[in-house]
Parts: sequence; C-alpha cells; structure tokens
Amino acid sequence: MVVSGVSFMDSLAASNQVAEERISNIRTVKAFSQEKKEMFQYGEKMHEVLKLSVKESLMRGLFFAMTGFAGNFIIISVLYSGGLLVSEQAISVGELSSFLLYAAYTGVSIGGLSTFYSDINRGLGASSRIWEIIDRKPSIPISGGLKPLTGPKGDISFQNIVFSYPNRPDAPIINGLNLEIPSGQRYALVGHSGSGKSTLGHLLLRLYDPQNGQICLDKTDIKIYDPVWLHSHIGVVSQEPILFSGTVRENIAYGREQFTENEIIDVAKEANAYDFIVNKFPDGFNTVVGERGVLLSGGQKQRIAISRALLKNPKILLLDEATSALDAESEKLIQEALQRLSKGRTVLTIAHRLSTIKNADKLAVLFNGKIVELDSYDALMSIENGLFKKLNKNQILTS
Ligand SMILES: Nc1ncnc2c1ncn2[C@@H]1O[C@H](COP(=O)(O)OP(=O)(O)OP(=O)(O)O)[C@@H](O)[C@H]1O
Repeated sequence: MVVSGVSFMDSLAASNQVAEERISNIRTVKAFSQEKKEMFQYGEKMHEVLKLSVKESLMRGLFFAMTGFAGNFIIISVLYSGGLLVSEQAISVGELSSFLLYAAYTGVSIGGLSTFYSDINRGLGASSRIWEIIDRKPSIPISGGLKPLTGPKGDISFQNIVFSYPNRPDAPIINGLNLEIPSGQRYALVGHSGSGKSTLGHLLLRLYDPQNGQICLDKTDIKIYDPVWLHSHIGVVSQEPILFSGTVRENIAYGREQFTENEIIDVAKEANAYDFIVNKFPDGFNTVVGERGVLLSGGQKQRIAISRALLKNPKILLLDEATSALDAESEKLIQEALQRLSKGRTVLTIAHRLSTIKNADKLAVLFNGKIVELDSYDALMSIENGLFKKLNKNQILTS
C-alpha cells in the first residue's frame, strides 16, 4: 500500500507539473495552437492518476472486506462453539454473552487499528518524497565560511577548471580553462552558442563546484568564503531577468534588506528606468509587475534588473546579455545603463552585442571548454585565421 501511495502521489505531481507549466506559458501554447493537444496530454496524466486511485481504492476495499469477513467469521464460530458448550451445560448463557461482548469490544478496537494502519500507509506514501527532499544534504552549503570584514578587491581567476553538469557527468563543458580578470577590468566572454559561457557564470556564483581546478577571488578559493558573503558582492543581470510577482519597488529592492526611498529613485534614474516607472505605470513604484513580470516589456524588465544590481552595489558584475533584439531606443538606454553600472567594478559579460564586445577591455574566446584567444577587439581582429575573427565574420556573436 505504501508503494501504491507513492506512485499515486508521483502521478499527481506529474499532472500538476504539466498543468502548471502549460498555464504559466499559455501565450506560447496559444501561439502554436496547441490547446487541444495540451488538454489531451493533461487528460492522459489525469487518467493515469485515476487508474492509480482506482487501484488504491480496490486494495483498500479488499483489505477492509477481508478484515470484516474475518471478524464476522470469528463471531459466527464463537456463537457456534459457544452454543455447543451451552447445550452441554459447560458454560452458562450469561458467560457466553459476556464473552461475546468482550470479544466484540476487542474486535472493534483492533478494526480501528487496521484503519489507522491504512491511514498511516497513505501518509507514508505522501510524505516519503518530502522526506527524501528534506534529508538531501546540499553539496554546496547555504552559508558558513570566511566572511571578510571588508568587501573584495575584485581580482578573479579561473585556474585549470574542469566541469561537467552532475546530470551529464560524461560531457565536460569546461575542460582545463584558465582565465585571470584583474580588478576593475571589463572582460567579455564570447563563443558559439552552447560553448559554456553561462556555465562559467554559474561556476563564479558557486551554483556548482568544478570537478577540478579552483576559482579564486582575491587569490582565495571561493569555496573558502561564506556563500552569502560571496553572493552579496556579485551582481547579476541575466539574459532573461527574473522578476517576482510584487511591486516595482519590491523587485528593485530584492536582495537588500535596508534601503531608503531616495536610493530606489537614484538607482532607477541611473538605470534609465525612472521615466517609464513614473510616467507610464499607473502606480509608479507601487505598480504590480505580474507573475514573473509579465506586465512589463523585455527592455523594461532589463532596466529593473539593472536597477536591482545597482542597489546591491557589488564589486563584481556578471552580465548575461539578452540575445533577443530590442528596438534601437531601448537598446541605447540599456547600453547606457550598463555602462554606468560597470564603472569601477570587475565585469564579466557574456557578450552578444558588437557594442559590448568593442567596449570591453579584453575579449576571452571560449572554444572546446578552454579560452583559446584573449585580447582586445582590435588585436583579435588582426589575427589572420583567428577564431574570433571567424565568429565575428559569420555574425555568430552578435544578434
Ligand atoms: N543544467 C544543465 N544540465 C545539463 N547540461 C546543461 C545544463 N545547463 C547547460 N547545459 C549544457 O551545457 C552546455 C553549455 O551551456 P551554456 O548555457 O553554458 O552555453 P552558452 O555558451 O551560454 O550558450 P548561449 O550563448 O546559447 O546562451 C550546453 O551544451 C548545454 O546543453
């Protein structure tokens, strides 16, 4: 019964996952006219849930039918043998009745225990997955470690990094990579799609640990630092900025406990977000952005994410540029905001835009899990048969 409870919960979770994923991406479903197919798929999943719940109900029914039958059979047997004993005058009718009464009380109580047993099994089935998750020890601790009293200087070095994702251990993404980014410099990471640029960002944030080599911040392995301290000094503006349902203010302040209204206004101005927040949104900074920021345009989301990074005031910046093209005006405003954001910080940009690539102090070209070229834009373009030159010529780097 425990096993069937677990499968029932698993199939219910699978059907909920399908529903949640499709409903939250309803625009894509509609754009591809997949409503009927998705409804059919959800129906299939629910059918699976129904099948398992019928199976579980049958097992419960069988179990209770058997215990009920056994109870009644015992009573009839006791009445029969007791009747024989009464007729032989071995026991009195009173003794037989009181025995039956005690036996009935005991039987009902034991019957109650069997219901309790089946309910416990249901609970065990439902909770076993939760316990599995609760008992999992994260390989990277949430907190604990060195917390320097001052912020970092911002020198970053990747030393002989080898990394493959845990679910694909045989497919190394980074393979003996070395890269030094001195404090205050702007480096742009370029390479084919899928070459591992975002992965390098994940490693710097210590979302994963490399299988080999070390990543150092100010000559100390990032594994030594408290992850909370480390994350507080790295600002991230990702390709698809993640906003949470809540107000514009709450989204800008995400990650900062203490802030003043003036700070929020200042960072919004610096990120070129102030004008649209105040003039275009009905409630200004109190405007609700909708689930995952659906009520905002791509460019607006980017600028709110830049305001958030500015408020955090980190020493290191990790920018994952959006590949999707924005209109020229938004593009200009975002580039301006990013320029301001980059000032005085160590910046690693996953670059897709020619303007970013040209403005970077150095370009690091990632190929086959290694940095194969590292220099300024002009220097790399002057290498005959250079990889960067080829990528640039084929317009692989720019959107
Ligand atoms: N969580 C993951 N689990 C397993 N493999 C992953 C995971 N994330 C990415 N990968 C794989 O790692 C490789 C590198 O991905 P990554 O996102 O770092 O590339 P990228 O250079 O940033 O690409 P793009 O420019 O298209 O964003 C890809 O082959 C991808 O399929």
